[in-house]
Amino acid sequence: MLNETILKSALPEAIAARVSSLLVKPDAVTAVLDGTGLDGKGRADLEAGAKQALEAVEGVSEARIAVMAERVDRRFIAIGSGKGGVGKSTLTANLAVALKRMGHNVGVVDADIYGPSQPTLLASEKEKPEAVEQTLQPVRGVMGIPMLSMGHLIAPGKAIAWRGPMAAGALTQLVEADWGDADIILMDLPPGTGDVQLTMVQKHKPQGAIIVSTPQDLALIDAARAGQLFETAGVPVIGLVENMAGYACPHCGEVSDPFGQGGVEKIAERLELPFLGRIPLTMAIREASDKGTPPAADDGDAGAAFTAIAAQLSDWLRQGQAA
Ligand SMILES: Nc1ncnc2c1ncn2[C@@H]1O[C@H](COP(=O)(O)OP(=O)(O)OP(=O)(O)O)[C@@H](O)[C@H]1O
Repeated sequence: MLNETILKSALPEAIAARVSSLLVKPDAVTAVLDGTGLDGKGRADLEAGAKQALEAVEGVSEARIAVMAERVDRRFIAIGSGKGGVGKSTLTANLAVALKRMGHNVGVVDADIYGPSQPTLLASEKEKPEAVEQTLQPVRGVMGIPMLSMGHLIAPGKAIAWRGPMAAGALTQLVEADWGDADIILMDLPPGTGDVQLTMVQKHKPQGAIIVSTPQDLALIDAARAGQLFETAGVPVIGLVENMAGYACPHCGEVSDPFGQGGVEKIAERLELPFLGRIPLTMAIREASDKGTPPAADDGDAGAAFTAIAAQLSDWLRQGQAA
C-alpha cells in the first residue's frame, strides 16, 4: 500500500528535504515542494527530478508536482550620476561585493544600457543568460553574485543606439528577471538626467538612490540635477558619494586633488542629503576594476572606502536611514 513514507524514501535526499506535502490520491500522487532560494532552472530541475523519482515507484501512474517559493520582499537601489565617467559602475560593483560579504543576498542590474561595464567589473563577460518561460535567468559574477547586463545580451564591442521606448523595454526584461532569493538589487543607471533615466526610475521605482560625483564644479552641478530627478520621481536619495577624491602619488606619496576637494560633501549639505563618504583616486582601484577583481572583495586598503559606504547602505536597508 502506497503511503507518504514509502514515496518520500524513493526521492533523492535533496528533493526529500524540500517536501512540504505528499498525498496519495486514487488517480495520482501530488507533491508540493519548497523551491525557496532556487532560481528558475533549479526549480525546473527539482520538479523534473521529483516527478521522475515518484513515477518510478511501483503503483504510481502519475505524479503531479507543484514547486512553491516564499515571496521575496525585494528592494531595488539605484546608483546614479549626473555626469558620465565619475565612477558609478565601479561603485555599484564594489557595493555589491561588500554587501555580499556582509551577508546580504545582493544582485546587480546593469541598467547602463549604453555603456554596460558590469560584466567586466564583476567578471562575467563570457556568460550568456538563459530564459526559462520567457524570464531571464541572471548569470553569476564575482562571489556568485546574480547579475544581468545588456552586455550579456549583445555581441561584445557592439554599440547600442536605441531610442527611449526600446531601451526601457530591454531594461524591463533585466529588472523583471528571475532574481531567486536576491532581496537587494543594485541598479547601475545610465549617466545623466534625461528622459530615458526618468522613465526608468519612474517605471521601476527603486526604493532608494545613491548619487555619485567627482568633486569638480561641473560634476557637482550635474549631481544636484540627479538629485532633482530622483525627487521628481519620488525616490528617496540615500546619500551622495564623492569619487576620485585625492590622489596619492605612488612615487613620492604626496596627495593632490586633481578634481578639487570636499565639493560633494558641501553640495550634500546644501541639498540636505546625507554624505556617505569619499573614495580616493588610486591606481589600485582602476587596475582591479579592469581585471574584474573588485577591491571590496578583500580586506586591502583599496576596498576599505567602498566597504564603509556599503555599511551605511546596509544600515539604511535595515532601518530606513544611513547611520
Ligand atoms: N576611485 C577611482 N580610482 C581610480 N580609477 C577609478 C576610480 N573610480 C573609477 N575609476 C575608473 O574610471 C573609469 C570610469 O569609471 P566607471 O566606469 O565606474 O564610471 P561611470 O560613471 O560608471 O561611467 P559611465 O559614464 O560609462 O557609466 C574606469 O576606468 C574606472 O576604473
